[in-house]
Amino acid sequence: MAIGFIGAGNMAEAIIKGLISNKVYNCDEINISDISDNRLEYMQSAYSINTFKYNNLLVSSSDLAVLAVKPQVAGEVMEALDDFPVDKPVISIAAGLRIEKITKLLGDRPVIRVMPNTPALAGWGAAGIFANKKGEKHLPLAKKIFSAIGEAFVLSSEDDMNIVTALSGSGPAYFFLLMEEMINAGIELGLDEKLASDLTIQTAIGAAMLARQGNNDSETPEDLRKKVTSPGGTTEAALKELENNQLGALVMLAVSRAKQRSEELSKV
Ligand SMILES: NC(=O)C1=CN([C@@H]2O[C@H](COP(=O)(O)OP(=O)(O)OC[C@H]3O[C@@H](n4cnc5c(N)ncnc54)[C@H](OP(=O)(O)O)[C@@H]3O)[C@@H](O)[C@H]2O)C=CC1
Ligand SMILES: O=C(O)[C@@H]1CCC=N1
Repeated sequence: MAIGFIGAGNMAEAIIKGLISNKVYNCDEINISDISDNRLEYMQSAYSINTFKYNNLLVSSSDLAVLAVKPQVAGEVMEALDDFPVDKPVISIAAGLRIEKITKLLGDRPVIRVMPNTPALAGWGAAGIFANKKGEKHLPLAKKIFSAIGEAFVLSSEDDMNIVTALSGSGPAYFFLLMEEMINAGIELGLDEKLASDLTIQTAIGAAMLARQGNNDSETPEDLRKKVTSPGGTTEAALKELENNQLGALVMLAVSRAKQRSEELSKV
């Protein structure tokens, strides 16, 4: 079984790295195509995988195609895929690209939509997965692929994909922004950049690990927050400022806007 990636960008690389290090596929079973020769040369030298200049040649040499180009070019990429047998499954990771559009352009076939995220690069990804009826029998393989780079969650409705995109697909950027702002605050208040950065990142890792442990022990992030917050103490003073400035409403607004953008991309 050869797997073929159309688009050799960040997400394709993250997935391929996980597949190779977890021995889900051998290097010689992984194919990749891209419009950039430089990118293909890099992928070939870094991972010893098979590279293809043309997407058509890639799919004809693959048993499963992974659509890993930007949603804005996915339509033209699919339109140019000739003679792609309809029994071959497609996995699409493109934000907002609906299964209906994929089957319209590539024929009524097994399709699995996946929304991964960039922590997959470190093996800590979170992915939402949804298959059409024909794709359901390929769900175990899709789960295996995305479990190699983190955790994979099967969704019961394709519509939930827009929420997953807004929450975990884009989510890493929200945490990175918070980290950037905390580092800036540390620097502005007098720490040197390296120390502010080290403390912030270690705190983010610690909080995430604790939240993960809590998730198994029925301890919610709210419970954990309360344990940090001594009455009349420093955390309480900080959290009051965040509450007074409507952090909750702001997060709701940001996630809703991302969901709306995912819906808009569905119409492109
Ligand atoms: N980045 C993220 O956090 C996430 C991204 N996604 C989705 O994953 C998909 C890929 O994203 P990402 O990896 O970040 O994007 P990238 O831009 O890094 O990767 C896409 C790659 O496809 C190449 N490409 C463009 N046109 C073609 C073509 N006609 N044929 C073959 N290759 C082509 C691009 O080349 P060039 O750069 O030269 O145009 C680029 O190398 C997107 O649809 C995105 O919505 C999903 C979850 C998270
Ligand atoms: O920003 C984007 O559109 C993509 C999808 C989720 C994360 N990155």
